[in-house]
Amino acid sequence: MENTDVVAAGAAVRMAGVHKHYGDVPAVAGVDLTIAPGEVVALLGPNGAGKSTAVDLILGLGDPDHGTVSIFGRKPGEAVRDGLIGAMLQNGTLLDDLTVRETVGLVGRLHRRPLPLGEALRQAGIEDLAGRRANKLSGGQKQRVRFAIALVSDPDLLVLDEPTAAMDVGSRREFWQSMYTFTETGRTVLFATHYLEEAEEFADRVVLMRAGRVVADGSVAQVRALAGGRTIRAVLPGATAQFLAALPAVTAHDLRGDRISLSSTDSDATLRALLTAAPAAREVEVGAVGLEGAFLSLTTDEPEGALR
Ligand SMILES: Nc1ncnc2c1ncn2[C@@H]1O[C@H](COP(=O)(O)OP(=O)(O)OP(=O)(O)O)[C@@H](O)[C@H]1O
Repeated sequence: MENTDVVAAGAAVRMAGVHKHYGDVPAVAGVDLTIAPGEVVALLGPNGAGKSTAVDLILGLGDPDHGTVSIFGRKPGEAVRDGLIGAMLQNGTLLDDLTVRETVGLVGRLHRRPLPLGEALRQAGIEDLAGRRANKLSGGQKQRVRFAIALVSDPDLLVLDEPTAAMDVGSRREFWQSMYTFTETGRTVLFATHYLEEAEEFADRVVLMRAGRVVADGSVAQVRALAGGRTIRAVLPGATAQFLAALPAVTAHDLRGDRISLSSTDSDATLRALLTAAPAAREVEVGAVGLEGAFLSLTTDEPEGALR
């Protein structure tokens, strides 16, 4: 058995060769993705990349045209019925006339082993809103109610489609604090987001989609490295292009007068070699390629499939 098969056998999410078309549009075009229990995974990609379609397939809201999707070894529909998945979708409707307590309680009663209502409200940070009707809630507060609805089945896997879209900075921070509490118990989270800093801060792993495919998959550091790692700048009199190109882990170099600029996939190794071979180097600066830089380069510049 290959390593990946071992993981797949106990996987929280397993997508194998998944395709989904809407008419002529290949919304998901051959996705293989395995998420192990306990991972917190961010799903990133530009508009139309196929994130929501992938999330829908994981939640059993649609069937793939080809390939298979399984959640803890079961069909998505079964996993949802058994309360293994909690979902928070972008526009989940709330009934205006019900209070927060009634809304979350109603959903809880649909499940076999729901969390106590007070506990779901506490975990979502909305105990103080329990008596408020949905039509009196702000956009960010509504999102927290949707979060409580996702939590109330006490799921092993939480799937969140842009969970903080309507929240201000303070609410987002509180939301992620609640999420930490959830993940500390070893449960699995998959969230789609447009906020790269959220992926950077909260995810163990980043899956980048473009045009229905996964174009990068790894830790934040690995995804950054795929896009060129770090840049090193310095002043080095007498530097030659040949010398710069021979330094370890250098993927690109630039020389203007005595100013050098290097792109490196391992800036520690490059810097060590540079300073050993050329101790006269001064004004050395190392800059990180942010996830944003990686995102742009991986979703716009490269030919499809080149980065896997
Ligand atoms: N119900 C549908 N009918 C027809 N086309 C659809 C439907 N849902 C999605 N699509 C198309 O499938 C592609 C993928 O859409 P999807 O919503 O999965 O992307 P996304 O990455 O979630 O985008 P966004 O970041 O804008 O939410 C897009 O080209 C979209 O127009």
